Amino acid sequence: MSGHVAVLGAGSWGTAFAKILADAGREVAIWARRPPVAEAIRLRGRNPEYLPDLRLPHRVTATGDAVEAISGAEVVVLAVPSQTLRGNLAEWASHLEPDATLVSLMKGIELGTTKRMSEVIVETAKVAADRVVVVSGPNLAPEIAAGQPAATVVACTDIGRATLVQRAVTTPYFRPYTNDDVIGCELGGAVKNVIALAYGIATAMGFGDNTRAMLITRGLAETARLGVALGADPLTFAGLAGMGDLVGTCSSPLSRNRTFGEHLGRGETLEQAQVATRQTAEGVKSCLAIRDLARAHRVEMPITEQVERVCHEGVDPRLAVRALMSRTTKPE
Ligand SMILES: NC(=O)C1=CN([C@@H]2O[C@H](COP(=O)(O)OP(=O)(O)OC[C@H]3O[C@@H](n4cnc5c(N)ncnc54)[C@H](OP(=O)(O)O)[C@@H]3O)[C@@H](O)[C@H]2O)C=CC1
Ligand SMILES: O=C(CO)COP(=O)(O)O
Repeated sequence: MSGHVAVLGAGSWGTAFAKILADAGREVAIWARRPPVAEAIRLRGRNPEYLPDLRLPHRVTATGDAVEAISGAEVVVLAVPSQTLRGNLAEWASHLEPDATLVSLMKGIELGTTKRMSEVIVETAKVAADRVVVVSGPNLAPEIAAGQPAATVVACTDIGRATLVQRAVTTPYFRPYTNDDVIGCELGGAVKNVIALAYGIATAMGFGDNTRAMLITRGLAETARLGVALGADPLTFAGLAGMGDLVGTCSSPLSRNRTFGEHLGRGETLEQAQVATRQTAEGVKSCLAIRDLARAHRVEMPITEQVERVCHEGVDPRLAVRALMSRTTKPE
């Protein structure tokens, strides 16, 4: 790989991912939508708002001009919120290099269309599906920024392209595995955010490890049910992008989704929880889209249904628990 890598989005994960790429030997240009953030990265090698303790490697630069970042980039990494991706990419698409590989870091499902992020990319950038690579796994950005050992999945229908990205992000602390199950990896990443909201709600309600293990296990069951209905390989859900990310996110106080759930579990409204938390908690919006996707495919997703009711219908979490626990009993 010769050209530089563009990372579009300078939040937690875009910034930490830029460090990985640079540590793997790539030249990286980050696009930050606010000029002061781009300036702090360019001049001081720091992103004070998102990862204040991280000193970025010298191979990372930043700009407030997305076209400048994209020009000449062989690999373009997309690290913006799932619900803004379509609009963002529509502005950038015509500036992409003809064979650029598009890497999606997002873990969400688009509201209204119920599309996965790779589908949004294919539609908006008008590229073939085999040019889109999904990176998903238990990758809490602050831990990665601190250089703690972690693994991930690099998924693409073109395994050659997945291998290219795998090489571009292999470092002594970051171990990527390739996979050709794009659907499974994306669903694992999107649904775990919703289950992490449920886990946070349960935690704040004072429930212990039995309840939390139930949520993780039955959460994984409903994720896999949806995945299989959409054509995913069930084994993907036993891997890093499935169980790995679900367990990592639910058990971590660093998770924005779990933290958001804790606010709801303490009885706060959606608006109060939004004020109290700043960064992107994808599950809050994606739970609506995932519920719609499940209904369209006649897949039962009881935990997702209840998270949606708590988030968007103002249902008391205690009633949501009662609804889940009074469902008809059935074989596992
Ligand atoms: N953080 C993590 O540990 C991980 C996150 N992810 C996923 O990565 C994706 C990005 O998340 P993450 O970096 O954590 O999010 P953050 O909330 O940390 O950062 C969001 C970034 O998107 C920018 N942004 C916000 N609104 C818009 C908009 N309308 N148009 C363009 N850019 C916008 C923000 O800019 P500004 O600062 O100006 O608001 C910021 O740079 C999510 O889908 C998330 O699920 C995946 C794995 C790990
Ligand atoms: O996706 C993540 C870890 O893999 C980050 O989770 P949160 O978005 O909940 O912080």
